[in-house]
Amino acid sequence: MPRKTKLICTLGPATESEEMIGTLIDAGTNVFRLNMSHAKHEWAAEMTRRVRRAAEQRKAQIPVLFDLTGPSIRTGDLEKPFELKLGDVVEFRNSGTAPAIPLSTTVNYDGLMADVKQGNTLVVDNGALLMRIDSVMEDRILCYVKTPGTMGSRRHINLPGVRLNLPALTEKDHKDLALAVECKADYIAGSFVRDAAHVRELREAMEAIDGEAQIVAKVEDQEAMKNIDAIIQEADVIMVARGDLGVEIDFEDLPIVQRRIVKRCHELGTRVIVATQMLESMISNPTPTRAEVTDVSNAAYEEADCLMLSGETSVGRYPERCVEAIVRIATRIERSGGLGYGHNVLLRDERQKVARAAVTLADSLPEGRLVVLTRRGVLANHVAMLRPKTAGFYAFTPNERVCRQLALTRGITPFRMAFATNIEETIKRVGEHLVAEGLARPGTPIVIVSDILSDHFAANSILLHHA
Ligand SMILES: Nc1ncnc2c1ncn2[C@@H]1O[C@H](COP(=O)(O)OP(=O)(O)O)[C@@H](O)[C@H]1O
Ligand SMILES: C=C(OP(=O)(O)O)C(=O)O
Repeated sequence: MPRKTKLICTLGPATESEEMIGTLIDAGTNVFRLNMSHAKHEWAAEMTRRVRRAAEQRKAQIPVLFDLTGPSIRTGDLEKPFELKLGDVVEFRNSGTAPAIPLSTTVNYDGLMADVKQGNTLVVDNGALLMRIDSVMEDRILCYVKTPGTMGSRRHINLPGVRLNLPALTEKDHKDLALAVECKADYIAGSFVRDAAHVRELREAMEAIDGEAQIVAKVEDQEAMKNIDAIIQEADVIMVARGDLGVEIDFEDLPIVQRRIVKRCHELGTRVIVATQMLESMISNPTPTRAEVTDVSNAAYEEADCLMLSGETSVGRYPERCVEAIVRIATRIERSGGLGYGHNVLLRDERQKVARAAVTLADSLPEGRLVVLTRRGVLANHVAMLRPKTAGFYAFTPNERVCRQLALTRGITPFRMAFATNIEETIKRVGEHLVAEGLARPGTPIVIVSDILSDHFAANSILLHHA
């Protein structure tokens, strides 16, 4: 049975060659992510070209996800990292301000000083360093180092519980968005999404410049959790961005919050990615820790659509081994079954009810295959959310971008195919294609679900055909 849980790999200096991108695709990567907090424009454009070429050579459907920085703050560019000791004082200053002490860095948000108060906790690098804000001035703050450690360039800064008055989309985000659209990004992720309006703003800004990407909303703080239902309903995909989320909420709440989000995504029919620190130790080690194996296995057991690697593949020593590890762990847990939230999907319209009936039929047929004919991918995603158990689940679409986008969805193997003007011909092509690909034998039962069978015939339908 092919692996159902999909995998996103972040590209970075360790994986930028076209050869390495090809290697990661061969190992099982389904989606590549470019983190615009680090990526320069020319580099991101070049990476997109490399991914497209490597995918084309392999006839693989590989979407590219541009991840925008959003209203998040980071340390500036340091000449070399600071080695901080307990009790050191670090200065965070505005971009135009000169350093007053040696341990000083800029932050990418000049409004920070107005948003924080003395006594607030400041967390750097996803929890690697804890500081207390001791003094707040107009153009700088001074922080007392509570835990020793190294502080590098462009590290995350979190202020748990503090609302930053940054706009949903910063000037930088607008520039990065324009690049993403120019590169025909398949997915665009908004960081620190706080409410549904934020998702809408991103989508509208993208559509205003003719972008056709789908929108990923990264849930990373308490405010997003308050508005979680509305965000899930507005976004195409949710990302449980555990790096920031694990700092912004109490860490013991993280597994509960992750499961709540995954469950709610199922109920409301939105795809979900579980991200960050899945195999963190493999940045420098060739094998995962037991805790990491268990964590990856848990996310696959929860039947998330996609897992995501960040530093593991962008800067790590063992990117290929990381992909292999995810593939092994996910495939293994899938053999023993999943959490079954597919049963919780709320069937809100007739189309979704037809999808349920098709999944029930396909699951009941030994050796049955499930096929969705889809133009925009909407029906395919509905069907996938019901978590079919068939040995094969395929989406056929005439649309190139939709075909790539569907590669992120759990369980789906997408194929690009023109629909014929008559239904019999389309069905025949589907059967022949699956047989030619070795995915079905002559006679294999194929359940085909569609809301459009040809250019001239729209109807919700379930067909049982034999290859
Ligand atoms: N395009 C890039 N260029 C340089 N370094 C990168 C790039 N992408 C990612 N990295 C590095 O990989 C680390 C982990 O990746 P990621 O989780 O995407 O970043 P972050 O945690 O900083 O948001 C980053 O902190 C950064 O050091
Ligand atoms: C994916 C995340 O966001 P970022 O890229 O900002 O690390 C995260 O916080 O888990």
